[in-house]
Amino acid sequence: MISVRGLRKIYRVHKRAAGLKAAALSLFRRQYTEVAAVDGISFEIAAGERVGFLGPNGAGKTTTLKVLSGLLHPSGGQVSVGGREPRKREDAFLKSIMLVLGQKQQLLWDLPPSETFELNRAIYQVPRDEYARTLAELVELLEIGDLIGRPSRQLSLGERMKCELAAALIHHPKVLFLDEPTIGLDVSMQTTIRRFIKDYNERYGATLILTSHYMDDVAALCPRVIVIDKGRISFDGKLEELVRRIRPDKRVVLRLGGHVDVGRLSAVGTVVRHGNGEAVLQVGHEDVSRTVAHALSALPVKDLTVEDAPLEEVMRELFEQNRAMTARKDGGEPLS
Ligand SMILES: Nc1ncnc2c1ncn2[C@@H]1O[C@H](COP(=O)(O)OP(=O)(O)OP(=O)(O)O)[C@@H](O)[C@H]1O
Repeated sequence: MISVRGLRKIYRVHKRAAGLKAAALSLFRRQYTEVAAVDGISFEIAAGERVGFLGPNGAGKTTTLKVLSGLLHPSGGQVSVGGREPRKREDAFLKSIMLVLGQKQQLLWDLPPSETFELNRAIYQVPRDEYARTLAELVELLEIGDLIGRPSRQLSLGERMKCELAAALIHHPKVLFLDEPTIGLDVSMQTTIRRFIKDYNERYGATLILTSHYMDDVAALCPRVIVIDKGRISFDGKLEELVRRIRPDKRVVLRLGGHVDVGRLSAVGTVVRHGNGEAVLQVGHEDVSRTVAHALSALPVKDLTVEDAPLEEVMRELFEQNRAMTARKDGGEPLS
């Protein structure tokens, strides 16, 4: 469905030294530097997959999504989405994709979302009966019946995001690029949006690429992740494989039936945190059963779970490793 080979995107940035004289000079002799936002990346995504596109700020995620949706021309490499070249922006291509940018809105500010839906119906030439069916379904799934007649500016951030998604899906795109779809939303609205996105993918087999700084989004939605750092791919594979490679240790989470001092906990495993009747121990994955048995016999355990390290920690560690590798300039192999 999506094929990217050796994609590069170079931005040409006007360089201007500080100061009035430099500003005046730059009017006559403009100097440019080049920023390689995406520096030769390749990947394939099959129809119906849900893929998380992860990386620190400035890694090149949004640039890649903009190239894939035809908003930016690549500087090099081949890109195909549904068998078409995005940069040609053919009608059939535009009707098959949608880019949702969490930080920008397509809803018309002073008009109700229903007007934007109608506009999108006309733009995408969706037949009226199909439009009515799709809209009724989206209104029900997203629970936005009471909202779509009110001016967008009166809606809360979360309510607007739900309407943004509805507007994006009026034409039933086969490929959905979601750039930070839950940014700024409270936890319960994030969950609602995630559930909806997953439902949409399962119901229609739509292909989905998502970027998010919220690791809960990624854990809930993306079995596969592509990690990009400084314009290059440093991992492409199963999320669980990434976690296993970077942080093979496990967390044993204990709910305790009485006060236990840190000395007793340390005798069982490395204490990550404790207090309020809970303790979290870090142990090597081969030591889990021994630690669990030890905890059950030595401590007043009411409940116990074994978990992976939090994804936030895994990602932080991966980016730190990449940074150290770049600093050493030892040409180390990427993880994928
Ligand atoms: N229009 C532009 N002109 C010049 N440089 C740009 C432009 N857009 C992005 N960049 C640069 O390209 C690099 C990649 O930016 P991009 O927005 O793709 O990153 P990102 O991974 O989406 O980051 P974030 O997580 O912060 O949104 C950054 O160094 C950024 O400063």
